[in-house]
Amino acid sequence: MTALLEVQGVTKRFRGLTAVDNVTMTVNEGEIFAVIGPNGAGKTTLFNLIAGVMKPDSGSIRFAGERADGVPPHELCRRGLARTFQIVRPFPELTVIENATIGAMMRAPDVETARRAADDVLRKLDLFDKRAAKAKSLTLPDRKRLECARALATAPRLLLLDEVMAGLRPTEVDRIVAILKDINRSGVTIVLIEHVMRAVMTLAQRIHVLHHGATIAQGTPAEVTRHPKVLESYLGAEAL
Ligand SMILES: Nc1ncnc2c1ncn2[C@@H]1O[C@H](COP(=O)(O)OP(=O)(O)OP(=O)(O)O)[C@@H](O)[C@H]1O
Repeated sequence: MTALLEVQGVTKRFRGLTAVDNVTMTVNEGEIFAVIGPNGAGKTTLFNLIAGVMKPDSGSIRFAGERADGVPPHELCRRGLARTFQIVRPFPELTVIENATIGAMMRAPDVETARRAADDVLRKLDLFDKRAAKAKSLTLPDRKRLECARALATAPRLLLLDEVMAGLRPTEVDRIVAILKDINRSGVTIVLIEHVMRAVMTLAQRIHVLHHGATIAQGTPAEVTRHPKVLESYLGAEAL
């Protein structure tokens, strides 16, 4: 197993609050890895640190063997790290294909190549038929998939997905779960933040649980759901 992402003793404070507290985790190439935890546990902050949006106060992050903490997002994207945002934010006035092409432009040598890459990605995300629609006209499930398409169009080795299933109906969750499995099979490593437990349990090979910024458990879905601290502070007995 080759480590693709190595987070080592990372801490981030906002004034008096420790949002991410000495977190260590390793994501292997080819894995689907989930980060879970209650609201305010520090999940999005951890993503911001990994994606270069913020710098950790201490600790280090390595991506594909190279130091990544403090490296700006566009440079990490060029190296093969892409992310979606919890609040979906495709450009509303642009069409679906234009939004995906902008993602592809990060890596493609010219616009024509970017267009073709965008088409391929839209097919994967079940959005090809809607390529001419303005992003603002899409339904929430379509917008969520467009957000994935924009990130995937950058041809990443590692895809960070921030709550791409929030607010979706079960059938839409199943659809995106199947799409993510396909994307992963095509060689993309995935780290997801997700509250939809059913999806986490079917997708993730390993789960990292945060609470008040700190790690309270990590392991396979079966190990994590049995962990007393997880039961107490997060899932609740009834969730199992
Ligand atoms: N830019 C910021 N400035 C100050 N405090 C922040 C900032 N970003 C996050 N926080 C605080 O850090 C803590 C962790 O927030 P974060 O958004 O990382 O949690 P989360 O696990 O992603 O939560 P949720 O599931 O609700 O999205 C929270 O208490 C939050 O209020």
